Amino acid sequence: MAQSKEERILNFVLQNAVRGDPQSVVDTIDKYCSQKEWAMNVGPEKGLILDKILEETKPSVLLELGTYCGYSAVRIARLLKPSARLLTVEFNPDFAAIARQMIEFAGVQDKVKILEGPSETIIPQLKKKHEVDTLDFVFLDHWKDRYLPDTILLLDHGLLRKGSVILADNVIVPGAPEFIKYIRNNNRFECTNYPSHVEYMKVKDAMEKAVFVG
Ligand SMILES: Cc1ccc(Cc2cc(O)c(O)c(C(=O)NC/C=C/[C@H]3O[C@@H](n4cnc5c(N)ncnc54)[C@H](O)[C@@H]3O)c2)cc1
Ligand SMILES: [Mg+2]
Repeated sequence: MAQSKEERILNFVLQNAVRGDPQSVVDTIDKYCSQKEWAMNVGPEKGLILDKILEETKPSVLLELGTYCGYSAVRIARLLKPSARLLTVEFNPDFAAIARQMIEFAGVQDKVKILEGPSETIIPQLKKKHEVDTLDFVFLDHWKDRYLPDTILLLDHGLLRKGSVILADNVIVPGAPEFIKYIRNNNRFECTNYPSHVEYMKVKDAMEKAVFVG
């Protein structure tokens, strides 16, 4: 059976990155996706914005929606303190399998747990089934029309507390207009826009940070 692009990315990492070194995994994926095959990782430019916001926030309990190949899960986990935990949600079993191997190769499996299934099902289970109280940090990078409904689910299930940070990728391309309209007009969130570019391209994109004021 022909290999998928995601399998080719994983194999390139297994053959070229350093096992147990998350930075080398991140750099190797970026090398492959900028030189050989484009893929929807947050990438190096928006990745630096993500890094900076993580270093400012110092979160302990994190949620990512849209694991894909695990690039941002590894990128996030490499900056977390030993006691911090990242839950990352992915409903495509093939992508989840790739991400699991990527995360284990990078050596961050103790900080990252992949929850396989749709975000709309998993978010309501976080408190009872995954022992979450509230989330310090949420990274939105899944289907863009899910950003708003899933943010409302997080609110409805009491998963945000004063100071919780939501960071959304791709608010220009592909765009998440309903999410942006809602979050910028909701006085319970303080929003900041971070102009950037679509990963590995010159096309303008941006990330949006929304801090919950409680
Ligand atoms: C035409 C075109 C192509 C690419 C771009 C540029 C571009 C640039 C980017 O940074 C992008 O993030 C994207 C993008 O579309 N991302 C969607 C990412 C989905 C992943 O998340 C998974 N997933 C999707 N919904 C759910 C869900 N409910 N529950 C659980 N997992 C979900 C999927 O299984 C995938 O693993 C696109 C712009 C335009
Ligand atoms: Mg993205």
